[in-house]
Amino acid sequence: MASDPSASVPSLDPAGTPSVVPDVDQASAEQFDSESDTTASPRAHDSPTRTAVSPKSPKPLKTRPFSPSFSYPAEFSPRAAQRNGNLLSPTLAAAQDPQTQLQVINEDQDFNQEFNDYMRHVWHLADSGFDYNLVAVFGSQSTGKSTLLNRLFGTQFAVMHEEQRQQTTKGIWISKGQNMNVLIMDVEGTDGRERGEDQEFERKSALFSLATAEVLIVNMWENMVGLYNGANMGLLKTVFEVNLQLFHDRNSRKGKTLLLFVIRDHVSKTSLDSLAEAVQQDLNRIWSELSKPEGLEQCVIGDYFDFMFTSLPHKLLQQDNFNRQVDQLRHRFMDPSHPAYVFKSEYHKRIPADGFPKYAESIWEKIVTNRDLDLPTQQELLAQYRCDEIASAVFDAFAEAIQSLKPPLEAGRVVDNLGTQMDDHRRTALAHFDKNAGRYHSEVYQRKRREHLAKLNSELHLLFLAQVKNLAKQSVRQFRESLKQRLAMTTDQDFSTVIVSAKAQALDQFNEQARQAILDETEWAFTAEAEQLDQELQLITDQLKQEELNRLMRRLEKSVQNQYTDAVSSVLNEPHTGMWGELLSQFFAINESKEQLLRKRATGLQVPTEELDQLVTQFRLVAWEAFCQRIHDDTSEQMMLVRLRSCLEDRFRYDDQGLPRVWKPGDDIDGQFNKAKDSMSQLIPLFNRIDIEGYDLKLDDYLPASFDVRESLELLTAGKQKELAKRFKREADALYVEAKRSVVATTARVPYWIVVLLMFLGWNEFITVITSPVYLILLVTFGTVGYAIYVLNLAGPVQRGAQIVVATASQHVHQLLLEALNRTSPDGTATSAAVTQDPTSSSPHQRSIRRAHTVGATFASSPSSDDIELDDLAGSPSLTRQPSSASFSPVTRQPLRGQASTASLNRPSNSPSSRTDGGYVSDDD
Ligand SMILES: Nc1nc2c(ncn2[C@@H]2O[C@H](COP(=O)(O)OP(=O)(O)OP(=O)(O)O)[C@@H](O)[C@H]2O)c(=O)[nH]1
Repeated sequence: MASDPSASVPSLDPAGTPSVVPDVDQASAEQFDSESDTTASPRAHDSPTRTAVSPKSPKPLKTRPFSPSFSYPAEFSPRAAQRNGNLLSPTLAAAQDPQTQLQVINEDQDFNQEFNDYMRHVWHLADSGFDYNLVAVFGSQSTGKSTLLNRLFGTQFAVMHEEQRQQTTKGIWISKGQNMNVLIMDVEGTDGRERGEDQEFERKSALFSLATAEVLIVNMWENMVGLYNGANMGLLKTVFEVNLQLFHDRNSRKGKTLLLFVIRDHVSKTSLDSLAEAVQQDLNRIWSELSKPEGLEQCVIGDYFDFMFTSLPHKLLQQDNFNRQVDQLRHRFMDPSHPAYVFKSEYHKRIPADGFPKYAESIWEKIVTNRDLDLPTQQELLAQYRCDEIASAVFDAFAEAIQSLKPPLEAGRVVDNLGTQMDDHRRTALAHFDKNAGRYHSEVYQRKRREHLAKLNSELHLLFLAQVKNLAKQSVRQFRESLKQRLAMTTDQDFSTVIVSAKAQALDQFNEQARQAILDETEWAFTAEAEQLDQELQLITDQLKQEELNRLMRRLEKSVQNQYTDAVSSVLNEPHTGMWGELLSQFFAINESKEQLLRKRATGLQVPTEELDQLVTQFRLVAWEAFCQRIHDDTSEQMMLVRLRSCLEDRFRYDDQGLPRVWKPGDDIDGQFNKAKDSMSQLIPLFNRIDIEGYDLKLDDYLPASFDVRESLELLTAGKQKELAKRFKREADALYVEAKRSVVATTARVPYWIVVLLMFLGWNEFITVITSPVYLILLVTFGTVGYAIYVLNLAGPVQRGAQIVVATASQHVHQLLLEALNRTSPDGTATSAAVTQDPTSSSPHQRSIRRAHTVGATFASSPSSDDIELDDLAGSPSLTRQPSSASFSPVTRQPLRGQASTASLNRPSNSPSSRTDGGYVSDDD
């Protein structure tokens, strides 16, 4: 009993929505359990993994669009798909057995949209390119086709149960052969009572098989050979007719189709050759009876078909023999070295595996809609479709791959080796495209490749443009930095050279890097960007040049100002009638050298002649204004007053030889003064204005025509002149008075007649001295000693020594006198006491004097070198640095030097109180 394969197909839910059986194994098992008592179908077990199209649903599995077979860069897998987002239908996800079959076309003639997914994920043939084959089996219903295929290829097509003779295979099923890249199509049997006289599907399935399969297995019983219908001759006639329909253009005919006749239940004595011959004759007859299209009248069957015959023993009666021969037959499908190998290259339809589902679908669509089925056109269309699809998939992956290049470029950075990276990406994308699309129609592929390349290039061109833009920015930046660094360590003379070389380097670098980013087979250019960069660099260069010129002008201006200051001061401080001429002469001389310098530097900076002339004119104007300003500053009222006084002093205080005058009573001070003053009065008008006489024409030529030189010449207005003369008069009068006073001071010395009188009165004494040997010796001795003291500069120490000696002597004498008085006077004690005691009786002034004397006596009583120094420093600031301020009163310091003897009158020199501060303090108290 044969079970209906549709038992395992998807069914419609109550809403009419097609649903897919999620797990065929489970569904079959459940069905088996429920039917086990009555109509248990072992065929369900024979086909554990089958996916079919719902008969009531035209497009039941359109949940996924036709997907590109190309995955870039990661390989696609069902498990990964499940992990990443449930891309596969549950049925497909469960179909892990490579021998799972698919009802590619159901009995309602719907094409299964999962074919492509099966090719890729179940049978893993999508990436096989041309390395796959396709076999279709034809024959009457229930003639053991599925049984043969299962045995031959290890497939699991449903087989009719022996107890139930009914149609098993409905529509067209596809499965993959075990351990071989062979797709097997199990086509619904012909002559079935289910379809009756309706041979429409038979014709369509034949057309579909011929358009796709390389080998058509024609299954027939031995006892049917010679019979028209039983031997499938009707079917074969249909095959031949549609073949002519398909390949009516002989030029587009590529290869043939192999018809492999398998004669089943070959139990008779008739040889295979005889059987084959009988079949061949029938075929020739059918072919000759065909009405051939125009132009194909003379074609023979061999132009389109090759024939191969084989027979198999009875499966039930000769099981082992049957199995053995089927195994031998398998070699023809698996072993390319087999002499009867069936998959010759000429039979291949040259449809790449990844495009085969789409091709099959489009073929079937044409067949179903009864339109002209032009295979070459179909192949071309497929090529277009697939190439576009592959290009799109490749481009998506390519766009994602180059995404990483965008952020740095958008951030304005230059990407290193962008050209190489872009080339790598492009090459990879093209390689993937070539690999997958290269198998399709050559012309279409080439055309699509060009389009694909153009698209890749246009995408990369955006990166290139961004790179060029960033390169230009980088070049500008580097140019600035490079210039800054170079200018920092170069001399002014090299400025122009530096700019030129830096600019050339920046442009070269830009061109080089931009060129590296250009890809082959493109017409990318960066001329506009290069020109723009050149302009930008020129702008920077001009800016830097201008800055340098400004700097140069400032330096020159400062330099001439300094030189003008010296020149103006030195000339105006010696006023004379030709001073303006002298000054102007110096002005031109100074400017001449600076102008030369300006021209030299500006030429070095490649300043055009016209611009240079303007610069020089500008410099002259600035220089002239600075010159005038310097003169104005130097002829301010105050400066003029100082200058006039200085001149007056020179003329009044110094004689003609430049020696200072010492005015004597007899000198003509008034005359000299008036003379000097008169000469000064002639000088003031010299400073009224800058006198350009003799230089006026030269100045007119020298300065720009628009500038009026004469406007800036006036220095002292009439009012200022008057004020200046007034103030100068006061200064001059002061000088005169000073001169007069100096004469009075000279006159205040000892008169000469006094000197003469003294000489007259002392003449006798002089004679006495020089005539007396004693006096003379004394005179000579004292004179020599005095001279020695003078020469050795010992006057100070000798004087101080003398003072000490005198003080000591007077103290001693004083002591002696006191003692003598005490001895001679009856109330000497009282006298002594009156002299020596009770300081409180005296006035404060006396006390302070006494205190000072006490201190002075203290020092005087110790005739050491320290005493001499102290005495010497008494009037100097160093005296204030003595250790104890309590010992010195400001009041007592001055008298200290000359009144030691007075102090000694009040207190004995060796008295303890006179040497200690304690005595001083008690005295004060
Ligand atoms: N006599 C004989 N019977 C066979 C042979 N091979 C298979 N059968 C039987 O023929 C019956 C039909 O087998 P299937 O393989 O289902 O035949 P089929 O041509 O695929 O049937 P459909 O798919 O319905 O067209 C089964 O009962 C098989 O056991 C054979 O070589 N000789």
